[in-house]
Order: sequence, then C-alpha cells, then structure tokens
Amino acid sequence: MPEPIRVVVTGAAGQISYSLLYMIAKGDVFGYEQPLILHLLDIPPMMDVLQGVVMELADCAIPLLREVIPTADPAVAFKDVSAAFLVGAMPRKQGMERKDLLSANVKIFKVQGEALDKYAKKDVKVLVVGNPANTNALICSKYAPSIPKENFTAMTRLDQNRAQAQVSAKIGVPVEQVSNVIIWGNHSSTQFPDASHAVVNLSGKQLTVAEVIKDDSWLRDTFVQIVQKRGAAVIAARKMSSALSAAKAATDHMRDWFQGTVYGKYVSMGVVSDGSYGVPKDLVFSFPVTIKNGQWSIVQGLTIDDFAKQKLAITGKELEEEKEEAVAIIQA
Ligand SMILES: NC(=O)C1=CN([C@@H]2O[C@H](COP(=O)(O)OP(=O)(O)OC[C@H]3O[C@@H](n4cnc5c(N)ncnc54)[C@H](O)[C@@H]3O)[C@@H](O)[C@H]2O)C=CC1
Ligand SMILES: O=C([O-])CC(=O)C(=O)O
Repeated sequence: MPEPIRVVVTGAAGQISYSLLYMIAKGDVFGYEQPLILHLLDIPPMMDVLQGVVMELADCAIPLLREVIPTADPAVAFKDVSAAFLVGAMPRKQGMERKDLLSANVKIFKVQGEALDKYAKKDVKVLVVGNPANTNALICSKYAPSIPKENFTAMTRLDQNRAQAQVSAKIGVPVEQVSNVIIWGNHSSTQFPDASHAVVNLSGKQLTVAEVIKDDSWLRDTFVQIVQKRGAAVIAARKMSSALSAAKAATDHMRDWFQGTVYGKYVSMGVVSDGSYGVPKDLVFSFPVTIKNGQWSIVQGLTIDDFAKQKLAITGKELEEEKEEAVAIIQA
C-alpha cells in the first residue's frame, strides 16, 4: 500500500462535509488502495460539533482512514496537504443569489489562500465549493502565488450532474448513458448548461442528444432554466441548500482530477480562463475539460453558435462584476 496522503476539508462540521467525509474516507476520490490522513478545519465555536464528527468517523471503522486531525488553526489544517476541499463558508437562504454571499465569504478564501501558500504541498489540488465558488477560487489563488493557478478550481460538477440527470430522464435512459453535457461560466443562475455537444448511448449506438430529444425549445429554454435554478429549488423544498448531491459532486470532481477522465468524455470544472472561446482571462470560468496525469486541459474546437456566444458573454460579465466586488471587499 502507498504512504498516506493528507487531505484537508474545511467547513468540516457543516452539512456538505457530513456526507463528503465518508465518501472521501472510504476511497471514492483517491482510490480504494490509498490511505488517508484527514485534516478537518472549522471555526472555534464548532469544535464540539467537530469532535462528534471525529467520533463518527472512528465508528465507521474505515481501513483507509489512518488519522483524523480536527482543528480551528489553518496552519495545522493546511500543513503538507495534497488535496484541499474548501467547503467552509456561509450557505445562501431562500431569495438570495449566491453572489450575495461575497461579503460574508470572500475573506475566508483570502486567509485560506495565504495558508495554502505557506503550509500546503506546492502541487496541492484545490477545489472550492463554498459560494460564490468561482470568485472565491480566483481570490484564493491570488493569495497563494507560490502554487500554480491551474491548481485552483471551482465546483460546477453539481450543475453537470444535474444537467446529465435531466437529459437522461427526458430520454428515459440511465444517467451513465449520457455524456458531454457542458456547464459554461459561473456557478450561478447565469451559468449556461449546454447539451448541444452531448451524446447518448442507445443500444450500443452513439447519437447526439439533440437528435434523440428533437425538441430545441426544451433544450434551449426549459432545460437551461431547470439547471440554472435547481439549487434554489432544493433550498425552497429543504429550507437548506443541497448537501448530499454537493458532496457527491465534490468527490466526482476530485476523483476525475486525480485519476483522469475517460477517453472521449469531458467534465466541467471552474478553472482560470486562458481566453479560450473568447472568455476574458483571469476569471475562474467553467469549461469542458479532459484530465490526464493530474492536469486538466480545456476541450478545444467546439462549435459555439450565436445563442451560445450570447450565453457565455452574460455569465462572463457576471464573473467580471463579482471579481471587482470581491477585490473591493478585500481592500475595504
Ligand atoms: N459549488 C456548489 O455546487 C455548491 C456550493 N455550496 C456552498 O458550500 C458552502 C457550505 O455549505 P454547507 O455545508 O451546506 O454549509 P453549512 O453552514 O452547513 O457548513 C459550513 C461550515 O463551514 C464552517 N466555516 C465557516 N467559516 C469557516 C472558516 N473560515 N474556516 C473553516 N470553516 C468555516 C461553518 O462553521 C460550518 O460548519 C456554502 O457556501 C454553500 O453555498 C453548496 C452546495 C453546492
Ligand atoms: O444553491 C445554493 O445556494 C447551493 C448551491 O450552490 C447549489 O445547490 O448548487
């Protein structure tokens, strides 16, 4: 068996982590042969709750889990970690947009960027889940200049999973038969869920989702809106934001980043834009990517029609505005 790797989860006493920690500990992300040392960060008032989580992890009796380190100190939490799940942040309530959380949350990601820079391994892979995830990831990377900016990503995998689930339900096939649905842009209600490049495997034949569904208005309108507003719909029903599905998406994102994507299939991740598809640089924007040897690459050469161009511009503009606001909050 390989040596254990250190993995930090922030917001470890919260809702998402309650599902996420078990998924990580049992091997869903780093593989079923990779032992782990889990570093659990939360704020000082949550330390008693966190002790309860530590007890439950012990009671799960998971062979891969070699040690659990609960802490409120970022210096301890980020020390020598190879992977960071940055979940800890305030969730939105009904009626809020995710960007309304900027003033409450963005400073957390400045502090954690600085701590990653100082204490983490230089090849640490960072996934930001806490909202607004894209802009928080951008800020985090700015405060960790010694770590490559490619190592900071934001989670749009939940949107991808939601989109894939909607398409497969519409066609009436199991979810794994649908692939290459793309989430472009911000993890917000301006995101562009795009099924125009998606394919479905029907009785061993690969067909485009568009030719199978044969309903452009559903694909361009109903589907887009369902996915854009799914987080709000869950909050309206649960009175709390998505947690189980968010945890599952975080494991999918990190598993693919560490273990690679399947040939011919792509996944969506918020990554620092290099200007591909005319997206402004220096934003964390969700693109379709493939992953090999721990490195992601943006899928190139996809056809972007005028409808899609417009959608990409809207979500890109929102991210530029968020970035400006985030910088103003930090400098205030
Ligand atoms: N990107 C995505 O797809 C999704 C993002 N989210 C976001 O994830 C975040 C967490 O959601 P939940 O777990 O439901 O919230 P929660 O409120 O249940 O848990 C958050 C935890 O973070 C802790 N925390 C706050 N500040 C911290 C800091 N500076 N350092 C470490 N821990 C800190 C809190 O004490 C709490 O235990 C929210 O911002 C939510 O909006 C939620 C669902 C999906
Ligand atoms: O909607 C929210 O605030 C939580 C979230 O990010 C999601 O469920 O996608």
